[in-house]
Amino acid sequence: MAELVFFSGTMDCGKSTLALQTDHNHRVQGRRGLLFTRFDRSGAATISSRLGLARPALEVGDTTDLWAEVSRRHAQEPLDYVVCDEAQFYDPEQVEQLARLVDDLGIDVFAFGITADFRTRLFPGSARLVELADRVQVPQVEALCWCGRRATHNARTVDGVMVVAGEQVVVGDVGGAGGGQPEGTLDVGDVGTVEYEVLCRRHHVRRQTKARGDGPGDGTGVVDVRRADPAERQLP
Ligand SMILES: Nc1ncnc2c1ncn2[C@@H]1O[C@H](COP(=O)(O)OP(=O)(O)O)[C@@H](O)[C@H]1O
Ligand SMILES: Cc1cn([C@H]2C[C@H](O)[C@@H](COP(=O)(O)O)O2)c(=O)[nH]c1=O
Repeated sequence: MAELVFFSGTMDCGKSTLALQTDHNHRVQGRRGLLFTRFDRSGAATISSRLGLARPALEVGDTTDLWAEVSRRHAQEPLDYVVCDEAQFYDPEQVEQLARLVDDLGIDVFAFGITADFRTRLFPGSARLVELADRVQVPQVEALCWCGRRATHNARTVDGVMVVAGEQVVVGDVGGAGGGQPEGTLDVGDVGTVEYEVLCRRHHVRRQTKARGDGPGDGTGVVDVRRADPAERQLP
């Protein structure tokens, strides 16, 4: 029985890797599929994983009718599955089209995306996926907050400072782990340099990013849990 499955987690938890692995596993068993994405970080119509894998995909645009696009191709040569990356950026109507592909054509749909934005608000596409999916799955690999807890939320920083207001969609990457100019930095002109960082809820609420958590006297009155109580880090 075909399914609509939504694999959802924070940024940098391995969703695109899993999307490519899913495609690979189905393809090597002789199943036919299509790959879709929207606004991939690479800037191309590609599903790209930070592990270095990448495959070309079809770009979903504002007006793409996924039902029409997939059913047309399916009529020419039957399709078994569709992989949809960056699904948080899809329009709710496009998510409904994906559900119809499952129900009316028996095509499996594997959608991958972050659930919530940097303000902890649901993306409309993700909200519709949660509402319609047969299953919502959390990828096995956990992204970690700087404190060692599981990262559950996405933070946006502009010029290194965490922000909680702004445009919902700003394509970008998480900063590099080392010093110097971090990888994934996106300069968006007037706005400043935008980066993302994954945090546990506690540190998202307190607006404590890695840089602020490290810094003494950050003005929040929050104790740095790494120094105050190592047990709280919940590292093994
Ligand atoms: N150099 C590396 N060595 C091993 N694993 C890495 C490396 N760089 C990234 N990763 C893994 O890749 C994951 C990110 O995968 P990716 O599919 O790009 O994430 P997502 O699509 O969820 O943003 C990281 O959580 C980490 O586990
Ligand atoms: C939190 C958040 C993220 N984005 C963008 C940033 C990236 O381009 C993608 C997520 O990609 P990933 O493969 O899951 O790392 O989403 C955004 O536009 N707005 C946000 O609030």
